[in-house]
Amino acid sequence: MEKYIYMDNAATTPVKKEVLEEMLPYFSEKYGNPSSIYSLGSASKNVIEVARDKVAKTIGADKKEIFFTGGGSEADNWAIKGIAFANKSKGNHIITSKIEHHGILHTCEYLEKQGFEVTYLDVDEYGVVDLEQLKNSITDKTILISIMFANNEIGTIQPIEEIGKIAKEKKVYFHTDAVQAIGNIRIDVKKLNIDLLSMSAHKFYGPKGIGALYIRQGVKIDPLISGGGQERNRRAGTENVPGIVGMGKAIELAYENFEEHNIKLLNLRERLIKKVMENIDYVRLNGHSTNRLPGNVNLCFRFIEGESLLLSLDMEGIAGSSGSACTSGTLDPSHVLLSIGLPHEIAHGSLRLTLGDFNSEEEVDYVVEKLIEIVNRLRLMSPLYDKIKEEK
Ligand SMILES: Cc1ncc(COP(=O)(O)O)c(C=O)c1O
Ligand code: FES
Repeated sequence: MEKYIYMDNAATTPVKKEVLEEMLPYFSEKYGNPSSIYSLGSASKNVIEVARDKVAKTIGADKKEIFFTGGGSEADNWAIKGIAFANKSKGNHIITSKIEHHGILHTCEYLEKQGFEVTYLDVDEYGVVDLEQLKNSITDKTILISIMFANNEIGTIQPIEEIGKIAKEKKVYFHTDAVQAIGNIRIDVKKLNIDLLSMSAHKFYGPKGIGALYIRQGVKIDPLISGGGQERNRRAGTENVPGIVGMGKAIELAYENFEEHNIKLLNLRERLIKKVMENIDYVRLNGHSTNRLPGNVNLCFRFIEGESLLLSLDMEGIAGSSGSACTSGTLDPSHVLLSIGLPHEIAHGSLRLTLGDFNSEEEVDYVVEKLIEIVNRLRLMSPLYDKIKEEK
């Protein structure tokens, strides 16, 4: 393919060259097991601690509070199940939202089968959780509030500071899935009263299959994976040394270049939204207009199937994603788009384009140009669109 434009950076990002270079020696010549006492082993142990320090510093935590995991989903599972099982003598109630990632939602559903009770908070039309409903849902049985920092589909950023205050006041643990936020938002876990936070390296130009859970010192939590004594007896399994090194480097780079990255993405995002709105009718922007991730654009095109749009874009060498679950082999539209009140038929026409460090203004212009062509072509085949035009 001549030209390939990748605008699915919320799904994953490429590993940056500098990150890969730091990782490479830990696959081959520096292969020691961190638990071994000879120098080859302790060299691996040392680099893990260096990476842990980098991750901790970025979010204002102590390095003793960072535990490496096999990615964001594991961190989410650990936070929810670990808190639930360790605190069940205090209560069995968990509060989350309807628009969480499935790493949270499916874990909560699993816990419901184990006798826990879960409240799924509503969100408004922009995808923001209802703080009044949150306050009213807390009972003396509530042990955990888990609300994502920013949504992966529509990019909406939640009022994390307010939620942290409420949780602290009510003495309930507060977990946030910050998988989409790390690298895009500055986070200080102490200022925000966050007790647990999930992250995943492949969303900020690090490798896949490595993440971390921040656990504030003093939080009562069970392990998720039992076995050896790694991660101070809290997460068993020989450490993914190259992955950890890569995650450390990637998070360091993300915050070194934070302003530049943010300004660039905001500019690209606004350019894309403006051009689409100016050139295509019957389109709506999903999510909040300003309180959203800098690289997230989520649009619904009426009278069009998101799936056809994606396939047509792919044929032009453009990678995006659809909010509908069509692409994942089921016919359910996105739970996030339905939760913000979109009717099924509109939710079906959604397209998510997520910008990253490697996109350019020229790419945005090219994508808009192709989108105009594709949307016009697909609508020509839509009987509903014909009807609307006749009525006009
Ligand atoms: C908000 C959110 N949480 C969790 C995950 C899961 O992370 P991982 O792919 O590292 O398991 C993702 C990634 O898709 C995500 O966007
Ligand atoms: S988007 Fe095609 S059936 Fe849902």
